[in-house]
Amino acid sequence: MTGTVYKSTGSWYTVKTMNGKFYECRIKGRFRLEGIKSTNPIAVGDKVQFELETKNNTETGVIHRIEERINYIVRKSVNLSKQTHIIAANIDQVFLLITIDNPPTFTSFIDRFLVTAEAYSVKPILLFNKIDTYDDEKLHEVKYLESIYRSIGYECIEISAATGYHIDKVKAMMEGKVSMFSGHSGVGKSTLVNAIEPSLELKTKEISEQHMQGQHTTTFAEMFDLSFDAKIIDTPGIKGFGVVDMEKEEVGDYFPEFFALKQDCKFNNCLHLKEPKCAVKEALENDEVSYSRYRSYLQILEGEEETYRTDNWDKE
Ligand SMILES: Nc1nc2c(ncn2[C@@H]2O[C@H](COP(=O)(O)OP(=O)(O)OP(=O)(O)O)[C@@H](O)[C@H]2O)c(=O)[nH]1
Ligand SMILES: [Zn+2]
Repeated sequence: MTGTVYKSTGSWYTVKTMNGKFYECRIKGRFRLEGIKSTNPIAVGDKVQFELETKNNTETGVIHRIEERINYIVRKSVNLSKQTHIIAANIDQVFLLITIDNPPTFTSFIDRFLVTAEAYSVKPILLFNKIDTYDDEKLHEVKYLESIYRSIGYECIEISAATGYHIDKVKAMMEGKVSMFSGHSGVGKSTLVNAIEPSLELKTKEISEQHMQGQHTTTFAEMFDLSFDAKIIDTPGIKGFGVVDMEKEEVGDYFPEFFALKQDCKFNNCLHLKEPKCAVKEALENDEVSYSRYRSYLQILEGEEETYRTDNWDKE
């Protein structure tokens, strides 16, 4: 049998098959030792093969194979062992909720998020929420940010989770896909999910309460089917999108507009800092690259991410 992992709690995995049945599955002892170095060999979103087994009149599954992942996101455990924990796999897209105030979302945060999404190969979409609350000045700021991110190729949608404005657009983008929602605490993630699918509110509350009570020591995620052929992965306790370790040389590759220019830099290992004949710096001087994007790039390069790392930026 084949199915998708919807939930994992320690050693048991809830797997949903194509015909909509859920099975509680575990992994064969030996299987655990193989493959990826992480605290969990299988994560929510994984496609698995399993065999049924009947013990004491209950039917459970034994997983013997994981399909290759299109992508996966991880978090490093905070303890000294620094082991990797796979939060979720096979994610089609992640919506980043952005608010201009209450709370403010800074471009440095947006850009770090986008770099991480690029590094994970997960498509990011920017949602400017709480549009109903902005005056002309704030709306102008939204338009300005949209112009920056649209010019790079990122999709931007103005929404109001509270009034329902453009929720239809978000739903249309979710059809047939596995989505995640991300953003600072208070940007309106729960409100949005509730606007998309009211029946889901209770379920997500329940699991975040369980999480708060500390019944689960590791971060855990859960997948939900929506009523309109869409799936979401909820990750209570994780507000951001994890952290990827990367080499200095790699960072620029995850800024798509820099990556596109890189071939025109004199040096093929150009870090776009003080090198002569750097196409990125030239574009910056000609206003073809946004200054805020370049500033974020420098911050990431300089390792200022230390202050944002795991605890601050993906867990609040
Ligand atoms: N006016 C207005 N208020 C909103 C909107 N979206 C969310 N809010 C309000 O903003 C507050 C925070 O929203 P939540 O949905 O709890 O935010 P969250 O991102 O889930 O926050 P955490 O659970 O802390 O991560 C609530 O009081 C919501 O009612 C919006 O579009 N317009
Ligand atoms: Zn360069």
